[in-house]
Amino acid sequence: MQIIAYPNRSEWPALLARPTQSMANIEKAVAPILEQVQKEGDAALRALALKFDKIDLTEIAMSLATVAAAEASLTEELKAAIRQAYANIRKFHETQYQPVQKVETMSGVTCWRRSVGIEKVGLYIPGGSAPLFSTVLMLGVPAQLAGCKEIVLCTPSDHPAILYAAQLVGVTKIFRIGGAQAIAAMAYGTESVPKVYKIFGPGNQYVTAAKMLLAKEGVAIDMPAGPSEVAVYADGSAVPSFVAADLLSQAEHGADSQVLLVSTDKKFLASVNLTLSTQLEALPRKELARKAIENSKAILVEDEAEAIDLLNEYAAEHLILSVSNAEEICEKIINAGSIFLGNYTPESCGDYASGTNHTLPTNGHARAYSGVSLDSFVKKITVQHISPEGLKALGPTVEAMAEAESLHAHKRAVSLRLSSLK
Ligand SMILES: NC(=O)c1ccc[n+]([C@@H]2O[C@H](COP(=O)([O-])OP(=O)(O)OC[C@H]3O[C@@H](n4cnc5c(N)ncnc54)[C@H](O)[C@@H]3O)[C@@H](O)[C@H]2O)c1
Ligand SMILES: N[C@H](CO)Cc1c[nH]c[nH+]1
Ligand SMILES: [Zn+2]
Repeated sequence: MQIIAYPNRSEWPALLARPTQSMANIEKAVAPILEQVQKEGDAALRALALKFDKIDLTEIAMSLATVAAAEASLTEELKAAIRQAYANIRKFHETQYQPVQKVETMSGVTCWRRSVGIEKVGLYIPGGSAPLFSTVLMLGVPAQLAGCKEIVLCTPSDHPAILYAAQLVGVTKIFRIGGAQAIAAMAYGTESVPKVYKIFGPGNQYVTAAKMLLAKEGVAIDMPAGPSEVAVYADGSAVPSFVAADLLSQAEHGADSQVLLVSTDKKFLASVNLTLSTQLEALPRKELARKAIENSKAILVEDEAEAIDLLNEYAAEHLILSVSNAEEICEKIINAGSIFLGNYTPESCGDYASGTNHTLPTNGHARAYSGVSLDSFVKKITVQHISPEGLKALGPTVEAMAEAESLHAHKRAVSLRLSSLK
Protein backbone atom coordinates (compact mmCIF):
# COMPACT_ATOMS: atom_id res chain seq x y z
CA MET A 1 0.00 0.00 0.00
CA GLN A 2 1.33 3.42 -0.85
CA ILE A 3 2.58 5.26 2.27
CA ILE A 4 1.93 9.01 2.29
CA ALA A 5 3.89 10.82 4.96
CA TYR A 6 2.55 13.95 6.63
CA PRO A 7 0.30 15.27 3.83
CA ASN A 8 -0.85 18.91 4.10
CA ARG A 9 -4.48 19.43 4.99
CA SER A 10 -5.00 21.05 1.59
CA GLU A 11 -4.02 17.70 0.03
CA TRP A 12 -6.57 15.67 2.03
CA PRO A 13 -9.60 15.98 -0.31
CA ALA A 14 -7.68 14.57 -3.29
CA LEU A 15 -5.96 11.97 -1.12
CA LEU A 16 -9.19 10.76 0.45
CA ALA A 17 -11.25 10.62 -2.76
CA ARG A 18 -12.73 7.18 -3.44
CA PRO A 19 -11.66 5.36 -6.61
CA THR A 20 -15.16 5.43 -8.02
CA GLN A 21 -15.69 5.66 -11.73
CA SER A 22 -17.21 8.90 -12.85
CA MET A 23 -20.84 8.92 -11.69
CA ALA A 24 -21.79 10.57 -14.99
CA ASN A 25 -20.53 7.50 -16.92
CA ILE A 26 -22.28 5.04 -14.61
CA GLU A 27 -25.51 7.05 -14.80
CA LYS A 28 -25.25 7.06 -18.60
CA ALA A 29 -25.19 3.26 -18.52
CA VAL A 30 -27.94 2.96 -15.91
CA ALA A 31 -30.54 5.47 -17.18
CA PRO A 32 -31.43 3.41 -20.32
CA ILE A 33 -31.76 0.28 -18.15
CA LEU A 34 -34.31 2.03 -15.94
CA GLU A 35 -36.22 3.24 -18.98
CA GLN A 36 -36.21 -0.20 -20.60
CA VAL A 37 -37.64 -1.85 -17.46
CA GLN A 38 -40.29 0.86 -17.10
CA LYS A 39 -41.39 0.45 -20.74
CA GLU A 40 -40.99 -3.29 -21.32
CA GLY A 41 -41.42 -4.84 -17.84
CA ASP A 42 -40.64 -8.57 -17.61
CA ALA A 43 -39.36 -8.72 -21.21
CA ALA A 44 -36.66 -6.19 -20.28
CA LEU A 45 -35.75 -8.17 -17.16
CA ARG A 46 -35.25 -11.29 -19.26
CA ALA A 47 -33.14 -9.48 -21.87
CA LEU A 48 -30.97 -7.73 -19.25
CA ALA A 49 -30.45 -10.93 -17.21
CA LEU A 50 -29.08 -12.56 -20.33
CA LYS A 51 -26.92 -9.55 -21.22
CA PHE A 52 -25.37 -8.80 -17.80
CA ASP A 53 -25.72 -12.00 -15.79
CA LYS A 54 -25.76 -14.65 -18.51
CA ILE A 55 -28.94 -16.07 -16.95
CA ASP A 56 -31.76 -17.47 -19.05
CA LEU A 57 -34.73 -16.29 -16.99
CA THR A 58 -37.70 -18.41 -17.91
CA GLU A 59 -39.03 -18.02 -14.36
CA ILE A 60 -38.44 -14.55 -12.86
CA ALA A 61 -39.94 -15.51 -9.49
CA MET A 62 -38.28 -18.30 -7.52
CA SER A 63 -40.65 -21.22 -7.09
CA LEU A 64 -41.67 -22.42 -3.62
CA ALA A 65 -40.08 -25.79 -4.41
CA THR A 66 -36.66 -24.14 -5.03
CA VAL A 67 -36.94 -22.21 -1.79
CA ALA A 68 -37.92 -25.30 0.20
CA ALA A 69 -35.10 -27.36 -1.34
CA ALA A 70 -32.53 -24.77 -0.26
CA GLU A 71 -32.62 -25.85 3.37
CA ALA A 72 -31.80 -29.45 2.55
CA SER A 73 -28.74 -28.49 0.52
CA LEU A 74 -26.99 -26.54 3.31
CA THR A 75 -24.77 -28.07 5.99
CA GLU A 76 -26.03 -28.11 9.58
CA GLU A 77 -22.98 -26.02 10.53
CA LEU A 78 -23.85 -23.22 8.11
CA LYS A 79 -27.54 -23.27 9.09
CA ALA A 80 -26.57 -23.02 12.78
CA ALA A 81 -24.26 -20.07 11.99
CA ILE A 82 -27.03 -18.29 10.07
CA ARG A 83 -29.50 -18.88 12.93
CA GLN A 84 -26.95 -17.53 15.48
CA ALA A 85 -26.39 -14.41 13.35
CA TYR A 86 -30.16 -14.02 12.97
CA ALA A 87 -30.64 -14.19 16.76
CA ASN A 88 -27.90 -11.61 17.46
CA ILE A 89 -29.08 -9.19 14.77
CA ARG A 90 -32.65 -9.55 16.02
CA LYS A 91 -31.62 -8.94 19.64
CA PHE A 92 -29.74 -5.75 18.71
CA HIS A 93 -32.48 -4.40 16.45
CA GLU A 94 -35.22 -5.16 19.00
CA THR A 95 -33.65 -2.56 21.29
CA GLN A 96 -34.48 0.03 18.62
CA TYR A 97 -38.25 -0.17 19.29
CA GLN A 98 -39.40 3.16 20.69
CA PRO A 99 -42.29 3.03 23.15
CA VAL A 100 -45.19 5.41 22.43
CA GLN A 101 -44.71 8.56 24.50
CA LYS A 102 -47.76 10.76 24.93
CA VAL A 103 -46.83 14.36 25.75
CA GLU A 104 -49.20 17.03 27.09
CA THR A 105 -47.71 20.17 25.49
CA MET A 106 -50.39 22.27 27.28
CA SER A 107 -53.15 21.15 29.59
CA GLY A 108 -55.65 19.27 27.37
CA VAL A 109 -53.36 19.20 24.31
CA THR A 110 -51.87 15.72 23.85
CA CYS A 111 -49.43 14.70 21.08
CA TRP A 112 -47.72 11.39 20.29
CA ARG A 113 -46.14 9.37 17.47
CA ARG A 114 -47.14 5.94 16.16
CA SER A 115 -44.50 3.80 14.45
CA VAL A 116 -45.96 1.93 11.50
CA GLY A 117 -44.05 -0.54 9.35
CA ILE A 118 -43.80 0.43 5.68
CA GLU A 119 -46.32 -1.85 4.00
CA LYS A 120 -44.31 -2.91 0.90
CA VAL A 121 -40.51 -2.96 0.89
CA GLY A 122 -37.94 -4.20 -1.62
CA LEU A 123 -34.61 -5.71 -0.53
CA TYR A 124 -31.67 -5.91 -2.93
CA ILE A 125 -29.18 -8.67 -2.10
CA PRO A 126 -25.86 -8.39 -3.94
CA GLY A 127 -24.84 -11.51 -5.80
CA GLY A 128 -22.56 -10.47 -8.65
CA SER A 129 -19.20 -11.45 -7.23
CA ALA A 130 -20.30 -13.13 -3.96
CA PRO A 131 -23.71 -14.32 -2.72
CA LEU A 132 -24.19 -11.99 0.26
CA PHE A 133 -26.76 -13.98 2.23
CA SER A 134 -25.67 -12.07 5.33
CA THR A 135 -27.32 -9.02 3.73
CA VAL A 136 -30.67 -10.91 3.77
CA LEU A 137 -30.44 -10.94 7.57
CA MET A 138 -29.30 -7.31 7.77
CA LEU A 139 -32.29 -6.07 5.77
CA GLY A 140 -34.82 -8.77 6.55
CA VAL A 141 -34.58 -8.71 10.35
CA PRO A 142 -35.51 -5.02 10.73
CA ALA A 143 -38.20 -5.41 8.03
CA GLN A 144 -39.66 -8.33 9.97
CA LEU A 145 -39.49 -6.48 13.31
CA ALA A 146 -41.11 -3.39 11.76
CA GLY A 147 -44.05 -5.53 10.61
CA CYS A 148 -43.67 -4.83 6.88
CA LYS A 149 -46.43 -6.83 5.16
CA GLU A 150 -44.88 -7.39 1.74
CA ILE A 151 -41.12 -8.06 1.67
CA VAL A 152 -39.84 -8.47 -1.89
CA LEU A 153 -36.27 -9.71 -2.45
CA CYS A 154 -34.25 -9.39 -5.68
CA THR A 155 -30.84 -10.95 -6.22
CA PRO A 156 -28.90 -12.22 -9.22
CA SER A 157 -27.74 -15.23 -7.17
CA ASP A 158 -29.58 -18.50 -6.55
CA HIS A 159 -27.33 -19.50 -3.64
CA PRO A 160 -29.38 -21.70 -1.25
CA ALA A 161 -28.20 -19.73 1.81
CA ILE A 162 -29.92 -16.62 0.40
CA LEU A 163 -33.15 -18.58 0.16
CA TYR A 164 -32.73 -20.13 3.63
CA ALA A 165 -32.09 -16.71 5.22
CA ALA A 166 -35.04 -15.28 3.26
CA GLN A 167 -37.36 -17.86 4.83
CA LEU A 168 -36.05 -17.03 8.33
CA VAL A 169 -36.86 -13.33 7.97
CA GLY A 170 -40.25 -13.87 6.34
CA VAL A 171 -39.56 -12.63 2.79
CA THR A 172 -42.81 -12.90 0.83
CA LYS A 173 -41.49 -13.00 -2.79
CA ILE A 174 -38.06 -13.74 -4.30
CA PHE A 175 -36.93 -12.77 -7.80
CA ARG A 176 -33.74 -13.86 -9.57
CA ILE A 177 -32.82 -10.45 -10.90
CA GLY A 178 -29.79 -8.28 -10.23
CA GLY A 179 -28.24 -4.90 -10.93
CA ALA A 180 -29.96 -1.66 -11.92
CA GLN A 181 -32.79 -3.65 -13.56
CA ALA A 182 -33.75 -5.21 -10.21
CA ILE A 183 -33.94 -1.79 -8.58
CA ALA A 184 -36.04 -0.48 -11.49
CA ALA A 185 -38.38 -3.47 -11.29
CA MET A 186 -39.09 -2.84 -7.59
CA ALA A 187 -39.50 0.91 -8.20
CA TYR A 188 -41.86 0.74 -11.21
CA GLY A 189 -43.34 -2.76 -10.88
CA THR A 190 -43.51 -5.24 -13.77
CA GLU A 191 -45.93 -8.05 -14.65
CA SER A 192 -44.11 -10.29 -12.13
CA VAL A 193 -42.42 -7.95 -9.68
CA PRO A 194 -44.62 -5.85 -7.38
CA LYS A 195 -43.93 -2.13 -7.05
CA VAL A 196 -42.75 -1.38 -3.50
CA TYR A 197 -42.80 1.79 -1.40
CA LYS A 198 -39.13 1.81 -0.37
CA ILE A 199 -36.02 0.11 -1.72
CA PHE A 200 -33.16 -1.09 0.48
CA GLY A 201 -29.81 -2.69 0.02
CA PRO A 202 -26.19 -2.35 -0.91
CA GLY A 203 -24.71 -3.12 -4.28
CA ASN A 204 -22.12 -2.20 -6.86
CA GLN A 205 -21.97 1.17 -8.58
CA TYR A 206 -24.73 0.28 -11.07
CA VAL A 207 -27.10 -0.68 -8.26
CA THR A 208 -26.22 2.43 -6.25
CA ALA A 209 -26.57 4.73 -9.28
CA ALA A 210 -30.00 3.20 -10.03
CA LYS A 211 -31.14 3.92 -6.48
CA MET A 212 -29.83 7.49 -6.65
CA LEU A 213 -31.46 8.18 -10.05
CA LEU A 214 -34.79 6.79 -8.87
CA ALA A 215 -34.55 8.81 -5.66
CA LYS A 216 -34.54 11.91 -7.88
CA GLU A 217 -37.89 10.66 -9.28
CA GLY A 218 -39.29 10.44 -5.75
CA VAL A 219 -38.69 6.74 -5.04
CA ALA A 220 -37.82 6.18 -1.36
CA ILE A 221 -34.45 4.50 -0.76
CA ASP A 222 -32.43 3.67 2.34
CA MET A 223 -29.14 5.42 1.44
CA PRO A 224 -26.22 5.24 -1.00
CA ALA A 225 -24.52 1.96 0.13
CA GLY A 226 -21.89 1.32 -2.52
CA PRO A 227 -18.50 -0.41 -2.67
CA SER A 228 -17.28 -1.44 0.80
CA GLU A 229 -14.51 0.44 2.56
CA VAL A 230 -12.70 0.42 5.88
CA ALA A 231 -10.39 2.86 7.64
CA VAL A 232 -8.10 1.63 10.40
CA TYR A 233 -6.49 3.93 12.95
CA ALA A 234 -3.70 2.03 14.69
CA ASP A 235 -0.96 2.74 17.17
CA GLY A 236 1.98 0.66 18.45
CA SER A 237 -0.42 -1.46 20.55
CA ALA A 238 -2.04 -2.87 17.38
CA VAL A 239 -1.01 -6.17 15.79
CA PRO A 240 0.21 -5.64 12.18
CA SER A 241 -1.10 -9.00 10.94
CA PHE A 242 -4.57 -8.33 12.42
CA VAL A 243 -4.68 -4.88 10.81
CA ALA A 244 -3.56 -6.26 7.43
CA ALA A 245 -6.27 -8.95 7.62
CA ASP A 246 -8.92 -6.29 8.37
CA LEU A 247 -7.79 -4.16 5.42
CA LEU A 248 -7.91 -7.16 3.09
CA SER A 249 -11.35 -8.19 4.37
CA GLN A 250 -12.88 -5.14 2.72
CA ALA A 251 -10.45 -5.01 -0.20
CA GLU A 252 -11.62 -8.47 -1.31
CA HIS A 253 -15.17 -7.15 -1.87
CA GLY A 254 -14.20 -5.67 -5.20
CA ALA A 255 -11.75 -3.73 -7.32
CA ASP A 256 -13.67 -0.53 -6.58
CA SER A 257 -13.36 -0.92 -2.80
CA GLN A 258 -10.88 1.20 -0.88
CA VAL A 259 -9.14 0.81 2.47
CA LEU A 260 -7.22 3.38 4.48
CA LEU A 261 -4.66 2.97 7.24
CA VAL A 262 -3.79 5.90 9.50
CA SER A 263 -1.06 5.97 12.13
CA THR A 264 1.45 8.22 13.83
CA ASP A 265 3.95 5.33 13.79
CA LYS A 266 6.03 5.01 10.60
CA LYS A 267 7.49 1.62 11.54
CA PHE A 268 4.02 0.23 12.18
CA LEU A 269 2.88 1.20 8.66
CA ALA A 270 5.86 -0.56 7.15
CA SER A 271 5.16 -3.74 9.20
CA VAL A 272 1.54 -3.79 8.06
CA ASN A 273 2.63 -3.43 4.45
CA LEU A 274 4.95 -6.41 4.79
CA THR A 275 2.36 -8.82 6.20
CA LEU A 276 -0.29 -7.42 3.84
CA SER A 277 1.67 -8.55 0.77
CA THR A 278 2.02 -12.09 2.15
CA GLN A 279 -1.62 -12.35 3.19
CA LEU A 280 -2.78 -10.95 -0.16
CA GLU A 281 -0.96 -13.63 -2.12
CA ALA A 282 -2.76 -16.33 -0.12
CA LEU A 283 -6.25 -15.05 -0.96
CA PRO A 284 -8.44 -16.80 -3.55
CA ARG A 285 -9.90 -13.38 -4.50
CA LYS A 286 -6.44 -11.81 -4.70
CA GLU A 287 -6.94 -10.05 -8.03
CA LEU A 288 -9.95 -8.08 -6.72
CA ALA A 289 -8.17 -7.33 -3.43
CA ARG A 290 -4.95 -6.31 -5.21
CA LYS A 291 -6.80 -3.73 -7.32
CA ALA A 292 -8.52 -2.33 -4.21
CA ILE A 293 -5.18 -2.15 -2.38
CA GLU A 294 -3.71 -0.25 -5.35
CA ASN A 295 -6.45 2.35 -4.77
CA SER A 296 -5.68 2.51 -1.07
CA LYS A 297 -3.33 4.50 1.13
CA ALA A 298 -1.44 4.29 4.41
CA ILE A 299 -1.19 7.78 5.84
CA LEU A 300 1.36 8.90 8.39
CA VAL A 301 0.06 11.76 10.53
CA GLU A 302 1.71 14.04 13.09
CA ASP A 303 -0.44 13.25 16.10
CA GLU A 304 -3.73 11.91 17.43
CA ALA A 305 -5.61 15.19 16.86
CA GLU A 306 -4.63 15.19 13.19
CA ALA A 307 -5.65 11.52 12.84
CA ILE A 308 -9.10 12.31 14.26
CA ASP A 309 -9.59 15.26 11.89
CA LEU A 310 -8.53 13.14 8.91
CA LEU A 311 -10.83 10.26 9.87
CA ASN A 312 -13.75 12.67 10.31
CA GLU A 313 -13.05 14.16 6.90
CA TYR A 314 -12.93 10.68 5.30
CA ALA A 315 -16.20 9.52 6.96
CA ALA A 316 -15.52 5.82 6.53
CA GLU A 317 -18.23 3.23 6.17
CA HIS A 318 -16.33 1.13 8.76
CA LEU A 319 -13.77 2.52 11.16
CA ILE A 320 -11.53 0.26 13.25
CA LEU A 321 -9.81 1.91 16.21
CA SER A 322 -6.89 -0.38 17.05
CA VAL A 323 -5.43 1.98 19.61
CA SER A 324 -4.94 1.70 23.37
CA ASN A 325 -7.44 4.54 24.04
CA ALA A 326 -10.07 3.35 21.53
CA GLU A 327 -13.12 4.35 23.59
CA GLU A 328 -11.78 7.85 24.15
CA ILE A 329 -11.09 8.31 20.40
CA CYS A 330 -14.52 6.86 19.56
CA GLU A 331 -16.18 9.78 21.38
CA LYS A 332 -14.32 12.21 19.11
CA ILE A 333 -15.41 10.55 15.86
CA ILE A 334 -18.36 12.37 14.32
CA ASN A 335 -18.40 10.83 10.83
CA ALA A 336 -18.45 7.03 10.38
CA GLY A 337 -20.98 4.33 9.52
CA SER A 338 -19.93 1.81 12.19
CA ILE A 339 -17.00 1.78 14.63
CA PHE A 340 -15.02 -1.24 15.88
CA LEU A 341 -13.02 -0.88 19.09
CA GLY A 342 -9.79 -2.63 20.09
CA ASN A 343 -7.62 -5.42 18.75
CA TYR A 344 -10.17 -8.20 19.06
CA THR A 345 -13.08 -6.60 17.22
CA PRO A 346 -12.57 -7.50 13.56
CA GLU A 347 -14.86 -5.70 11.16
CA SER A 348 -15.92 -9.12 9.77
CA CYS A 349 -17.88 -9.74 12.98
CA GLY A 350 -20.07 -6.73 12.21
CA ASP A 351 -20.39 -7.90 8.60
CA TYR A 352 -21.94 -11.17 9.69
CA ALA A 353 -23.08 -11.76 13.18
CA SER A 354 -22.29 -9.46 16.13
CA GLY A 355 -25.72 -7.85 15.84
CA THR A 356 -25.15 -4.41 14.27
CA ASN A 357 -26.25 -3.75 10.69
CA HIS A 358 -23.75 -4.01 7.83
CA THR A 359 -25.76 -1.94 5.35
CA LEU A 360 -23.92 1.32 5.78
CA PRO A 361 -23.27 4.59 3.93
CA THR A 362 -20.13 4.61 1.78
CA ASN A 363 -18.23 7.21 -0.26
CA GLY A 364 -18.33 9.84 2.52
CA HIS A 365 -22.12 9.66 2.92
CA ALA A 366 -21.60 8.77 6.60
CA ARG A 367 -21.28 12.55 7.09
CA ALA A 368 -25.07 12.78 6.81
CA TYR A 369 -26.57 9.27 6.68
CA SER A 370 -26.86 6.46 9.23
CA GLY A 371 -26.77 2.76 8.42
CA VAL A 372 -29.93 0.67 8.12
CA SER A 373 -31.84 0.16 11.36
CA LEU A 374 -35.38 -0.60 12.48
CA ASP A 375 -36.14 3.09 11.93
CA SER A 376 -35.42 2.72 8.21
CA PHE A 377 -38.44 0.39 7.89
CA VAL A 378 -41.00 2.43 9.84
CA LYS A 379 -42.85 5.64 9.31
CA LYS A 380 -43.69 7.79 12.27
CA ILE A 381 -47.28 9.04 12.17
CA THR A 382 -47.98 11.89 14.57
CA VAL A 383 -51.30 11.92 16.42
CA GLN A 384 -52.92 14.61 18.57
CA HIS A 385 -56.01 15.07 20.66
CA ILE A 386 -57.26 18.40 22.01
CA SER A 387 -59.97 18.57 24.66
CA PRO A 388 -62.45 21.52 24.78
CA GLU A 389 -60.42 22.92 27.70
CA GLY A 390 -57.23 22.44 25.69
CA LEU A 391 -58.73 24.34 22.73
CA LYS A 392 -59.68 27.22 25.02
CA ALA A 393 -56.02 27.42 26.10
CA LEU A 394 -54.39 26.90 22.69
CA GLY A 395 -56.96 28.52 20.37
CA PRO A 396 -55.96 32.19 20.82
CA THR A 397 -52.33 31.37 19.90
CA VAL A 398 -53.44 29.73 16.65
CA GLU A 399 -55.93 32.51 15.88
CA ALA A 400 -53.20 35.15 16.27
CA MET A 401 -50.76 33.28 14.04
CA ALA A 402 -53.35 32.49 11.33
CA GLU A 403 -54.48 36.12 11.29
CA ALA A 404 -50.87 37.26 10.82
CA GLU A 405 -50.39 34.81 7.92
CA SER A 406 -53.65 36.12 6.37
CA LEU A 407 -55.13 32.59 6.42
CA HIS A 408 -58.63 33.35 7.60
CA ALA A 409 -60.12 29.90 7.08
CA HIS A 410 -57.46 28.50 9.40
CA LYS A 411 -58.46 31.05 12.03
CA ARG A 412 -62.17 30.34 11.57
CA ALA A 413 -61.66 26.58 12.16
CA VAL A 414 -60.61 27.54 15.69
CA SER A 415 -62.88 30.56 16.30
CA LEU A 416 -66.09 28.68 15.41
CA ARG A 417 -65.29 25.99 17.95
CA LEU A 418 -64.29 28.51 20.63
CA SER A 419 -67.62 30.34 20.13
CA SER A 420 -69.49 27.05 20.52
CA LEU A 421 -67.79 26.57 23.90
CA LYS A 422 -68.88 29.95 25.35
N1 LIG B 1 -22.17 -0.47 1.69
C1 LIG B 1 -22.66 -1.59 2.13
O1 LIG B 1 -23.36 -1.60 3.13
C2 LIG B 1 -22.35 -2.87 1.41
C3 LIG B 1 -22.76 -4.10 1.95
C4 LIG B 1 -22.51 -5.26 1.22
C5 LIG B 1 -21.90 -5.18 -0.04
N2 LIG B 1 -21.52 -3.97 -0.52
C6 LIG B 1 -20.93 -3.82 -1.86
O2 LIG B 1 -21.85 -4.40 -2.77
C7 LIG B 1 -21.17 -4.66 -3.97
C8 LIG B 1 -21.65 -5.96 -4.57
O3 LIG B 1 -21.29 -5.90 -5.93
P1 LIG B 1 -21.41 -7.11 -6.92
O4 LIG B 1 -21.00 -6.60 -8.25
O5 LIG B 1 -20.72 -8.28 -6.36
O6 LIG B 1 -22.95 -7.50 -6.92
P2 LIG B 1 -24.27 -6.68 -7.25
O7 LIG B 1 -25.37 -7.68 -7.04
O8 LIG B 1 -24.34 -5.40 -6.56
O9 LIG B 1 -24.18 -6.34 -8.81
C9 LIG B 1 -24.24 -7.33 -9.77
C10 LIG B 1 -25.10 -6.85 -10.90
O10 LIG B 1 -24.51 -5.71 -11.54
C11 LIG B 1 -24.97 -5.67 -12.86
N3 LIG B 1 -23.87 -5.27 -13.76
C12 LIG B 1 -22.64 -5.84 -13.82
N4 LIG B 1 -21.91 -5.24 -14.81
C13 LIG B 1 -22.71 -4.29 -15.37
C14 LIG B 1 -22.53 -3.34 -16.43
N5 LIG B 1 -21.39 -3.25 -17.10
N6 LIG B 1 -23.56 -2.53 -16.73
C15 LIG B 1 -24.73 -2.61 -16.06
N7 LIG B 1 -24.94 -3.49 -15.05
C16 LIG B 1 -23.96 -4.32 -14.72
C17 LIG B 1 -25.46 -7.04 -13.23
O11 LIG B 1 -26.81 -7.01 -13.57
C18 LIG B 1 -25.29 -7.87 -11.96
O12 LIG B 1 -26.43 -8.64 -11.65
C19 LIG B 1 -19.68 -4.64 -3.66
O13 LIG B 1 -19.15 -3.46 -4.22
C20 LIG B 1 -19.66 -4.58 -2.14
O14 LIG B 1 -18.54 -3.88 -1.68
C21 LIG B 1 -21.74 -2.82 0.16
N1 LIG C 1 -18.60 -5.49 4.28
C1 LIG C 1 -19.91 -5.46 3.67
C2 LIG C 1 -20.54 -4.12 4.01
O1 LIG C 1 -19.84 -3.08 3.49
C3 LIG C 1 -20.86 -6.51 4.13
C4 LIG C 1 -20.47 -7.94 3.94
C5 LIG C 1 -21.27 -8.97 3.62
N2 LIG C 1 -20.52 -10.08 3.61
C6 LIG C 1 -19.31 -9.74 3.92
N3 LIG C 1 -19.26 -8.44 4.12
ZN1 LIG D 1 -17.46 -7.30 4.17
